[in-house]
Amino acid sequence: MRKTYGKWSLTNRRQQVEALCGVTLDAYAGEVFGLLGPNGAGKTTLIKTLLGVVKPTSGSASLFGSPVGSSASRKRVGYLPESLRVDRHHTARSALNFYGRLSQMDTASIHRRSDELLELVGLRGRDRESVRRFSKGMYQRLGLAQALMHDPDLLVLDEPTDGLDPVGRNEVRKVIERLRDLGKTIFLNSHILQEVELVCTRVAIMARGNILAIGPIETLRASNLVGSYITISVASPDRDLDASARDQALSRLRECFSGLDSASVEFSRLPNAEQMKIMPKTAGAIDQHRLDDLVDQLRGNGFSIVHLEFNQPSLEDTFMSLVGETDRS
Ligand SMILES: Nc1ncnc2c1ncn2[C@@H]1O[C@H](COP(=O)(O)OP(=O)(O)OP(=O)(O)O)[C@@H](O)[C@H]1O
Repeated sequence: MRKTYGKWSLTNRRQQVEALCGVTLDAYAGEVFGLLGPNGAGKTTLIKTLLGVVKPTSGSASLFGSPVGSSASRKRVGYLPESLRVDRHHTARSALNFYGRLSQMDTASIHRRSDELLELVGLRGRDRESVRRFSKGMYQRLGLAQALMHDPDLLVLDEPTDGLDPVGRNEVRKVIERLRDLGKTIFLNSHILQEVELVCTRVAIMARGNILAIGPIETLRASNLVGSYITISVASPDRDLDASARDQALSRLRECFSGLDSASVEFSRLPNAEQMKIMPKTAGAIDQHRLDDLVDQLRGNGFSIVHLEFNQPSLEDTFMSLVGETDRS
């Protein structure tokens, strides 16, 4: 799917902005799918095309087998925009009544659904209070409830925790987890990577209108070689050894790593230890089996292991290295 916007420049020239340069993605029913990317990556444009608000310049998208924008697909989608504005004269209950009527629900269904949703989002005892008195977290939970009024299968959330304090974020996250457990499909656009890491099953990382990577978070993290390394420290060869015995010990140490052609190794000397940093050249180059062999070899050569650490890149490391690479190229 591609989307090119036309806009006027300051010098009154017509310009083309490629917001989506050919994006292909599938989100599966029942998953929480995270959309990540820096400002201007094309996330909002992608969401708007899924909602049928923006028409792609070429290509197409479908939701549950129906073209986006069709009434069949709209009925199955609920949307929480980045800045939902509920009129200040409303209470939570009257707001849900209003949104239920917009979805053409009858009065009995609105009552029943409002009760269920107020319970789900934790606003049951506060439903007759003015939203003016609501904290931002409560307001966002009301936003989630409005998006769910017509019982959609897919929920599109645009920065649902933006501007919330840690307590508010935690409350919204719990609701998202409850919805996931109820089998809803959730499409989450968020800048808060730690949050995405906590709730999403799969993610897509976008930059400049392209999808740079897509997949389960664990797979993306494992494929990032930049932040992935293992450090092993062994006790230094005894300082009382004469120089040639010491050199022999150190060359035996280096010998242990010589079979590792799928990784590069940096040697450094700490006050009481020799440290090796092993950096894989390909994803998964150092598996548990190879590491066990290496440890056996080191111990077989008389070295005591004093420290061993796997450094797994975070989603943020992966995001930064992918987006940084696009910026450089
Ligand atoms: N209506 C529009 N007319 C012209 N250009 C637009 C329009 N909407 C978005 N763009 C441009 O398209 C590109 C992608 O914008 P989009 O809002 O989809 O990105 P985003 O990833 O959601 O960014 P942010 O995180 O800042 O919201 C940007 O260069 C933006 O300036």
